[in-house]
Amino acid sequence: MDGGRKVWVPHQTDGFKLGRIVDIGTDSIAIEPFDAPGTTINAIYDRTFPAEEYDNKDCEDNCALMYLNEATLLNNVRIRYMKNQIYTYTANILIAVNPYYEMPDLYSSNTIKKYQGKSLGTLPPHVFAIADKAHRDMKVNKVSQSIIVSGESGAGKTESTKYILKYLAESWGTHAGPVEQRILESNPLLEAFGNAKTVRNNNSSRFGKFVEIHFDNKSSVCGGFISHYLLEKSRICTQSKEERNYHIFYRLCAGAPEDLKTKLKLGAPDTFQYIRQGCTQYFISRASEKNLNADRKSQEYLKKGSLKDPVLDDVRDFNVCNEAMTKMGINNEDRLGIFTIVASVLHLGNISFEENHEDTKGGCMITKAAEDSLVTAAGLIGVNKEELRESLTSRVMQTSRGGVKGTAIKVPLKAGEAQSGRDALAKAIYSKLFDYIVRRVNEAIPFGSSMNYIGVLDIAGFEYFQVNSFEQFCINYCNEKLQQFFNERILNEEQILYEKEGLNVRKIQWTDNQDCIELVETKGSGIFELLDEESKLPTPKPEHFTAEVHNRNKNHFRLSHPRKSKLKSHRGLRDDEGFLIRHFAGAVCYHTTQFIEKNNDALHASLVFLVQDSKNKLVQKLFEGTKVQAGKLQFSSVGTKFRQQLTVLMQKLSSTGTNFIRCIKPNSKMVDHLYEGAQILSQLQCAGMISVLDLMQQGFPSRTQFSDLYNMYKSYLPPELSRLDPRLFCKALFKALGLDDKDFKFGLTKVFFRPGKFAEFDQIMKSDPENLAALVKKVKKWLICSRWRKAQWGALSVIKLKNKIKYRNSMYIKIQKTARMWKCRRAFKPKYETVKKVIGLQGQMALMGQIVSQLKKDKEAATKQVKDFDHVLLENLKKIRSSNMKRQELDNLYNSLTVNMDQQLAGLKKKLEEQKNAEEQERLRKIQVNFFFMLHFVPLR
Ligand SMILES: Nc1ncnc2c1ncn2[C@@H]1O[C@H](COP(=O)(O)OP(=O)(O)OP(=O)(O)O)[C@@H](O)[C@H]1O
Repeated sequence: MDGGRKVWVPHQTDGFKLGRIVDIGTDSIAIEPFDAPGTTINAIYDRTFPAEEYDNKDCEDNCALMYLNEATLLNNVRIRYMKNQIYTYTANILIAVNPYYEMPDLYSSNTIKKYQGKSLGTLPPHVFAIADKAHRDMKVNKVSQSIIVSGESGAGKTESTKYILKYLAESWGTHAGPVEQRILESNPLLEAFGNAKTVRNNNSSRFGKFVEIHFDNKSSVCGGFISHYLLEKSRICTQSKEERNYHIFYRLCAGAPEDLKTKLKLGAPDTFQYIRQGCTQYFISRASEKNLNADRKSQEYLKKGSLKDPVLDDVRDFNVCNEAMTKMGINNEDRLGIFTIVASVLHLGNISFEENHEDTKGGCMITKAAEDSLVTAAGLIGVNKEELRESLTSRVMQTSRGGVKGTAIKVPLKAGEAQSGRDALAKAIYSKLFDYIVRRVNEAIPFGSSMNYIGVLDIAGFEYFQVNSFEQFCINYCNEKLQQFFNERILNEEQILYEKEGLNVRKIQWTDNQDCIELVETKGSGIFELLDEESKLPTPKPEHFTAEVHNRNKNHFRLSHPRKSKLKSHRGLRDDEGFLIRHFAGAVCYHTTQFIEKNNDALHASLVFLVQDSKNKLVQKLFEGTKVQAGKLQFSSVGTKFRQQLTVLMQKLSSTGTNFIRCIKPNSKMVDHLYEGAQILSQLQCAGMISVLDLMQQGFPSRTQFSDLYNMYKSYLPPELSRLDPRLFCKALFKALGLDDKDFKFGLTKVFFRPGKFAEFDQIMKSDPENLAALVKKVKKWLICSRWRKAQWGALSVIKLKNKIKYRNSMYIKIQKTARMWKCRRAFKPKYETVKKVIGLQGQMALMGQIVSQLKKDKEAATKQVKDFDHVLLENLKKIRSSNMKRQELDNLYNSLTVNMDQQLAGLKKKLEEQKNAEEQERLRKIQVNFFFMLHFVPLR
């Protein structure tokens, strides 16, 4: 870094500040910020980043920045946001900054039409462009797609999801056909039951969802399905001061018609324990305010007035939710059932307990003041009031010692235990009601035969607060999994782009977060399993669980004690009160006090029996199939269930093409045009965008279309050079500049630069006129040389080509000759061999002739026989030569000839043998006769 150079230095609130280097030390650099001349900031080298030349110039794709670092990334997103361009790409990832105001025409039907069928990058970045890409990829590659929308609470995930669904429905739906209508209409319903006001977002989704839109073989919408994850249950019973419970509770209190209100015994929000701990004001628009009676308002509301939000209105939204239910086919009776259950949760929360000092067994009782609530709650849940009392204040246990083993006995509960049981019941009822509503929505969406689907995942991003509990642990674990998936996919995409552009570069390596995932999920020592193990103990203790986590994972790089936290508030925690995990996005300290409780979904047996016997059909239905074993410790692991759900989700994601949208919340005030740099930087870090930059650094992070580069520099060069076509123009420049081949690569449509090299190139281009004149001279020289080389190369190539053609010609003939010969041989070889063998047989005829010549008897007949056979051989030779007999036939023929010949030869030999025998006999006879004569007739001397 040179003195006087423009750089970014870290800043506490802005993220980075722009300044100029005034002094370079051994360990740090002194920078004079532009907005505070005369002052200096000292920064370490590693955290000081070069700035782009133009302060106000932005890029639609961060990868096209000259200097690709976290400061320029943050600044590019800022410039665009301030110009009302809320979307920016980083390669194929879309960064979406929440504008916090309705942007005119940004999501209109006209805009939808504009984006249809357009490749990414053709039009300005947009959530529609991602949706369109997903649809195109699905159609072309015939593979289902997913769009992962992530970001912190209030970053705009749900809104983005809605726009994606709108785009898909409007573009490929059957003109507001039932499927897309139902999917879009399910929003108000799911939001009423699953959204709440938090400090970060007035309409915060407290559950994750994966919405699948299914398409038929014509790529038109034909069905849909919604899966949901991790509804935040603790909110049903407690909220912090400025937050609220789920919207439906307030909507029911504010908007229920009088008769329903009376029937469900509803009052102002501050009359209910489960909602009065938090904010009890309604969201009310001016129009609705007039119709709201005072008896529905809380004291806080009466004092402070209503909450304001452009889209929320509890009175109006009650009706919207009601209508949405009707559209989903939920009839009057079912609707009443649902509202009854919601009200029952409120009344259940008002049942309070006190220790019963008269009870010798140390049990508790329901307070006098809560008797009415008990009656109302029992009535609404559809159970007997006394049975509800019994089930809340005692629980059924199975004896294991004394008495008859296995006998059920009632154990009275202490006030605190009864309260936990009541809360567990309320949470179970509400969360099962939410499951039921999602089920009804799914049932209401028609489903044809699906070819592929596009799934949109709207799930909370990486979270860390002052106090982080089991919810943050689960969501951060989920984000670790998604981050691993993200890295793999992004790298893969980058690699595919390199291949498509023909860059021929080596594979990029990256640090995996598998070790962090293993810390949470490994069998035996994983935190989830240790938690389940602890929960199954007779008396589970958070301290013991925490100690186990540390003991079983000693020296694990990702795990540490809270005292090692950077935050003072965490350092106060004892080793057995929490643990610190080094996540990919930063270290998070978890308080483990409530882990065991939050990980257990089970109700104690008496409560389950109670609700299963309910006269309220819906309550009965909600608890259908819930298993209980009286006396046994009831445990149903939330963590294990979530892990299983996540496994299914990850399998789904892995089998689809993936697209990523990273939503960014620009400020905590939830207002438009306010860019809080430091917080945005941390969100970009959590979204893995900085790690994407790190990955890119290994490859060719800066890339520009030839035409863009050409337009950028053509004005600097004389006409004879600017007349060149963009690709040649770029090549000429690079070669003339003598840039190292390793620093850039020419693709088919773009030129790619190694980190920082684009900037270097730019610097040379824009240096002083003298240098430019020399450069132009060099470019011209290079052009002449290259054209001369090209001409030479052309001539040489023609000669080479001619020789090649000649050579090939001769080779073709040779190949033909060889092939023909081979074909002939293959066709004639059996014939040839058989002929040779038959001629061999003819040779043996001489032997037959010899035998015949020795015969004295039947010589003529034998001679004829030999002649005939010779004739047969000749005939067969002719036949073999003239016909197209197969090898098998030829073999058969030859074999029959050999057999024939052998037989004849044997016959002749036999005859000859017989002749010889006869002659021998004759000779012996003659000797005998002579001998006889000699004996009898020769005179004795
Ligand atoms: N594209 C947008 N245009 C206008 N306003 C928006 C846009 N995106 C988000 N908002 C505003 O920001 C608010 C919060 O957005 P949203 O509910 O989508 O956030 P979220 O990330 O889903 O939060 P949570 O995780 O808490 O559910 C919305 O109610 C809306 O007012």
